[in-house]
Amino acid sequence: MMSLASKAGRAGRAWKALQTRSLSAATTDKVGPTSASTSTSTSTTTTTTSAAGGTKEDHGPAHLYDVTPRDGIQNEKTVLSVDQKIQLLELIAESNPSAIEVCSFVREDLVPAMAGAADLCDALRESEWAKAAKGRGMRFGGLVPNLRGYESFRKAGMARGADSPAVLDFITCLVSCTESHSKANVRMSIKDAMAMTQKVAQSATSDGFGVRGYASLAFECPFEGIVDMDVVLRVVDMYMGVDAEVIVLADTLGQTNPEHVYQLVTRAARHFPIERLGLHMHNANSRAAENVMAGAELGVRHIDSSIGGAGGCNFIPDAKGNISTEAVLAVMAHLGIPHSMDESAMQRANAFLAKSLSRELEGPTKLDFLQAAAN
Ligand SMILES: CC(C)(COP(=O)([O-])OP(=O)([O-])OC[C@H]1O[C@@H](n2cnc3c(N)ncnc32)[C@H](O)[C@@H]1OP(=O)([O-])[O-])[C@@H](O)C(=O)NCCC(=O)NCCSC(=O)C[C@@](C)(O)CC(=O)[O-]
Repeated sequence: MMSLASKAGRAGRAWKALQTRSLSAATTDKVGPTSASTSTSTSTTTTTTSAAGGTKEDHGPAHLYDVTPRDGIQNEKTVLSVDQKIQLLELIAESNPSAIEVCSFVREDLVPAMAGAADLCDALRESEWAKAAKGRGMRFGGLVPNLRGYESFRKAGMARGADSPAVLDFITCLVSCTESHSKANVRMSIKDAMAMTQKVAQSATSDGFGVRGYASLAFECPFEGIVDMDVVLRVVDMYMGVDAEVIVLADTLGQTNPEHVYQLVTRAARHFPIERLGLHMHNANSRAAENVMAGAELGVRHIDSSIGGAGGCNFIPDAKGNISTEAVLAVMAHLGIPHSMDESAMQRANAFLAKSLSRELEGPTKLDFLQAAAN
């Protein structure tokens, strides 16, 4: 059994790798709207005066996690070909998020848009742009709900010798925080899903992959209403026990509000370092940007989004899209939080996806609540 000290060491190393990536992104990549803020730094602390006004502790740059190729398109009627997915991935990589969720290893009959994950990973392995992106520190992940999915992930993503390093870097795991959604989504009770996730995460860690853990339905459930925070915190604790590098609180339904975000993040941060907490917001009630702002003001820096706000869980009735990357960047600009994104490349990805799906997506966003806050 792994000792607590070695567990802490492993988690610390994973966190350090993420920090190194973000620091190099902030200094060498195209850095976002730093002009919106002025910083003073000492060896131990940094304070920032943001466009929002006031001085706050600096929790560092944002780590934007692009979920477009997975959550963004998993529930679309139009199924993209492997070739279209590779083109989309290339454009997203040009936009320079910290990491991209490339695909999922789930039942193709249940989520047909995610079929062909192995072929997609093979194509990614051969792509020069992907090698270059990984050389810059970008990381690729895939969603894995069970051990069968993990076997497929491993085969598709692992290193195949010195000339063919691992194409996938980490798994994303999910545990729903309500029984009804857990059964609808992964056909397991919460208890069984937690036990399965522990096994999957332990296998991934011992094979050298990172683990990003999701507490899905962490706020409100379409079947059960407001979610019990104690259940969410038990899921957070489970992820801590398996050395997850980031634990993400997900508003899968997209109906939460900043007060709830404030309360849950504050409680979760007593269990797990806030620098390693993430938010995954859907936008059914048009408050996702406010919710991200509430989390970012507390210090959350791992933020999921999709290009143009595409997306939605297949097992939520009438699911609505993710917060758009465009809206996240507007919030980051408002708060003076630097990021690595190239906005013109993001617009190219948006145009490509809209054309591929034959529908309009959100563009660069003027957020009314930010306008109001600025006045
Ligand atoms: C979880 C399972 C796989 C359980 O599926 P199951 O049917 O309960 O699995 P099973 O162990 O009973 O096996 C039944 C059959 O499925 C096969 N099987 C078993 N596992 C797999 C696998 N991984 N990939 C491919 N095939 C699989 C297995 O081999 C067997 O095949 P047979 O022997 O009958 O031919 C299934 O319910 C499933 O695929 N669900 C879809 C989950 C999903 O993709 N949900 C949407 C994404 S989650 C989300 O959007 C939320 C998130 C993360 O974005 C954050 C948020 O907003 O909250």
